[in-house]
Amino acid sequence: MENQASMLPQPAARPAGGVMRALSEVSESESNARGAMPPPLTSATGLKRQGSNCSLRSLYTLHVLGLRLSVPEPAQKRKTPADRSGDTVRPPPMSARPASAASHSAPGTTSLYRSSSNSSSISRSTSVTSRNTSASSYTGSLGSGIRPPSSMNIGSNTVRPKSSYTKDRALGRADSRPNTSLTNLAASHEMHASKSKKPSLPTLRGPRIAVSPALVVMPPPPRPTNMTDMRNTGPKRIPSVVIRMRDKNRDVSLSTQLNCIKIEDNSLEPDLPPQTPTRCRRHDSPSKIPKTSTPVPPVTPIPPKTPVLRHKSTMKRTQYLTFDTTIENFDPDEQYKDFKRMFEDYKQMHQDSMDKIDSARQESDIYKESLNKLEQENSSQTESIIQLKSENQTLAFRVETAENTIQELRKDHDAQVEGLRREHRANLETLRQEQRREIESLKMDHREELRELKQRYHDELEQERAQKVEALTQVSSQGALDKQRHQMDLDRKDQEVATARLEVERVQSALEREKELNDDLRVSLKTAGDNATSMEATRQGLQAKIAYLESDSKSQSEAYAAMEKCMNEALQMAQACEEKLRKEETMRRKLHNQVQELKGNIRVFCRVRPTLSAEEEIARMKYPDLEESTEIEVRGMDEVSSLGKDITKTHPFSFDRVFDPRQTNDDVFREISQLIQSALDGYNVCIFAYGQTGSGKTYTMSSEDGMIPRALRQIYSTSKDLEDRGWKYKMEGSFVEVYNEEIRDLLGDEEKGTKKHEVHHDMLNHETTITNVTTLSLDNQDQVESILSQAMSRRSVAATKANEHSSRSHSVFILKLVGENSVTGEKSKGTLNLVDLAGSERIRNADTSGQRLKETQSINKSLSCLGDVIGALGQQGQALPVASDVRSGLTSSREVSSSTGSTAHIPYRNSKLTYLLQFSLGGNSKTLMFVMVAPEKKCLGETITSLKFAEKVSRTKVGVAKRVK
Ligand SMILES: Nc1ncnc2c1ncn2[C@@H]1O[C@H](COP(=O)(O)OP(=O)(O)OP(=O)(O)O)[C@@H](O)[C@H]1O
Repeated sequence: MENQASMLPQPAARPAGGVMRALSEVSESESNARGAMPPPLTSATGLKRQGSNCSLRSLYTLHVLGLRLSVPEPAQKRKTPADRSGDTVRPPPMSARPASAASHSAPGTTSLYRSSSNSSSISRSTSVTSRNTSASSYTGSLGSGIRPPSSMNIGSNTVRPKSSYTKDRALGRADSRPNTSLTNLAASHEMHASKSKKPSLPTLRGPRIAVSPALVVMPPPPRPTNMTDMRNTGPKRIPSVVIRMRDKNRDVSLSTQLNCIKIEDNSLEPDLPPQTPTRCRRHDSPSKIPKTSTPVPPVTPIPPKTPVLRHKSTMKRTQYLTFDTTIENFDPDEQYKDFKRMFEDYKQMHQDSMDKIDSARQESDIYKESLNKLEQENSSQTESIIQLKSENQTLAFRVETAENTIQELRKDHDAQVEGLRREHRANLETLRQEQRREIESLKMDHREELRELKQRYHDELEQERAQKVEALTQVSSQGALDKQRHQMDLDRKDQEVATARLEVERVQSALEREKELNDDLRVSLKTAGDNATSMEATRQGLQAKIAYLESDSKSQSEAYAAMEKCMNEALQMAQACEEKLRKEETMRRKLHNQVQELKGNIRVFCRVRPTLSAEEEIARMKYPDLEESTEIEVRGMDEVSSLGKDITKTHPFSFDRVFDPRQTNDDVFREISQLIQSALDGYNVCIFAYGQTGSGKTYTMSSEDGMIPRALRQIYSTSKDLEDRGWKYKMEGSFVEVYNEEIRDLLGDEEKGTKKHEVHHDMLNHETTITNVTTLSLDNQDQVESILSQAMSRRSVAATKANEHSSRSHSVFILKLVGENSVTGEKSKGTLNLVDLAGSERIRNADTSGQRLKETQSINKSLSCLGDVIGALGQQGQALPVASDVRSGLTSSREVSSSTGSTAHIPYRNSKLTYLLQFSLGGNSKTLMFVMVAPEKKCLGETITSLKFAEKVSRTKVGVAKRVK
């Protein structure tokens, strides 16, 4: 009692904070709301006002209340879940044991001792609470010393986990056990309002409940009812009850605020196992004792969950006593009843526990039963395994035996196969031998049959051949007869054709004559018409004259005679002029011939072609005679004397004309055009190009604008012009090449190319003919172009076919011109020879053999012969006393030659080329030689040789009058 008395002042000393006031209000409100509570509580406020009339029991109760009020905040005293879980098995402190023992020794004692701080001794009124120190302290903190087990004690939670959770339960037991304040706030409020006699709770506007934003009331951890529960209820499974005050800033009544309190059980929900009928039942009827409501599954029983709602009991304690409660109003009987009820509860709880133990035993029995079953199964399985092992061993033995058997069988089989193979080979060999013998015999038979067949077919063939021969003889004799008859028919037809042709020709000539006659008649008619007109005019004039003469006949007849005389004189004059013109034409031709002779019958032109490649080194050449272009100086190969002096020679050459590289084919042709004219005048003209390969011979002679095309075109056009002066020309052209001393026709058919061509000379008429050579007449311009293109194509074809033998052959274009003047009766017969000689450098090319050697020899021979012929002609000319005659310009060389009867030998026959050109290289012929020069330095040796040869030819000229410088 001293202790209790010493503790009494504590609540008084405490400041009356907001929490206290709120709690008192809550208590007041709850007491007002509690309908089942006895009247003294309803007048608690009145008692508080009286203050002085306090009984000892009331004082005790106040002490208990003071103890509650002095207890610190539950949150501060609350242990961690781990601690609480540990508390369930941890023995209470030693200091608490005596108290606990005391409480046991004196059950039903109403005194409770509780220290405000961590006191060393705690007094408990029930045996259940004595088992859990922390739970009892928590109970004490809430002032539940009156009903610790039912409200806050773990034991109570464990035994009756949901006894105060649901409102139904609380309301259902309201008569024997008051409802808790928190859970039944709303109900009590309603009940309070329903009692019209009771004053209504005034609305609290001033102080609000000074609870932190969330007033958390942590209940003690649930106590496990058995070992399974203890295992399953770890620290994590401790539920927390959170009471939150909503809308704390508003001035509302306390009841309204309490309505807003939410109870959350956050910790339980996530960990709840899947909903089972057990849990549902327990939640739905929390008042039931777990022993009856918790079904145990046969194998894995689910431990019962600890009920959660304990705060109701806790809050219930707060509604009895407050600071304002007076001792007089405190009812010990009520408290006694409460304790009695508590005892009943605990009894019930004990019963429940016993039930649970029974159920646990039942579970254990079930487990044992299942264990026995499992052990039985295990033993049966072991037996079956042993049996299987023995079977396995038996099978392994059998397999081994079977393998041995297979091995033996395989050996037997191999031996059998080997024997069969040997037998098969022997059989095969026998069969082969038999087959060979059969084949041999068959072959023999076959040969015999073949021989017989051959013989038979041979006989038959002979018979048939004899028959055929006989038939053929008959047919051929018949054919000969037919042929003879046909030939006769053919001859007769030929005669008829010839007769018809003659007739046609006769008719044609008659037609032409008729045409001519017709033309003459037309001319006569026209003339007659003209004459008639003129006669008419004359007649009129004569009539006028008659009239005039009639007037003055004498003077008129004199004038007429004078006019007639004048007319006759004019006619005579015209005839004299025509005669003179013809004589002049003859004179011009003579003079032209004389001029050509004065220029020389053999002339040499030198032409230097331009360089073809810029890389080539050029030989040094000079053209000193710029006015007449007749000289060229070629600087020879570089030479240095033994003294180191430059002794390089310069070779001067003089020709009839020198063409430098800038001059074109047109310039060249202008110089030779008069020579071409000589051919029309009846002279033999020969123009040939001489020089090494690549020096420009073909370009000068046979290219598209070379000398041959130009000469042909000029001859054709000049012949046409001369037609006005009575000349009519017949022109025939042929194109041949001399290769290896053989003549080939370049205009003929390819088949004819194999024909032999021989050169024949008509010494009387100075005519040369080539046998079997193709000759094309140039009657019109088209034919001129045709012969040119044909000649060019054949030349190129020949060049391709003969493997470039064009460079190793001499090509000769021969144009024969026969003219006749129908007025004067003059005749002319000239020949133009245009020759493209083979490359001259091959003359010294000794390292050749076979075909090439033959080519080289033939080229060498022909060019050498040409030089010999020209030389002989020169000697012949020098030996003749023609200089004075030439100077007088009256005698031609032919005349001189023939007049002197020179018999000097000219070796024309030594080569095919000179023989072909015999009448073009002497007599009245005019010869022009082009010496072609390549400007490259590498060709310098050949160039100087060619120029020396050409100069020698040039010196053979007859009667050449050199210009005196
Ligand atoms: N005056 C020139 N102007 C331009 N090019 C020229 C001239 N002369 C020759 N050529 C060119 O030089 C090359 C050799 O000329 P060309 O074939 O006429 O020589 P070639 O002496 O006839 O040779 P080959 O003896 O082998 O027939 C040709 O490509 C030709 O076009």
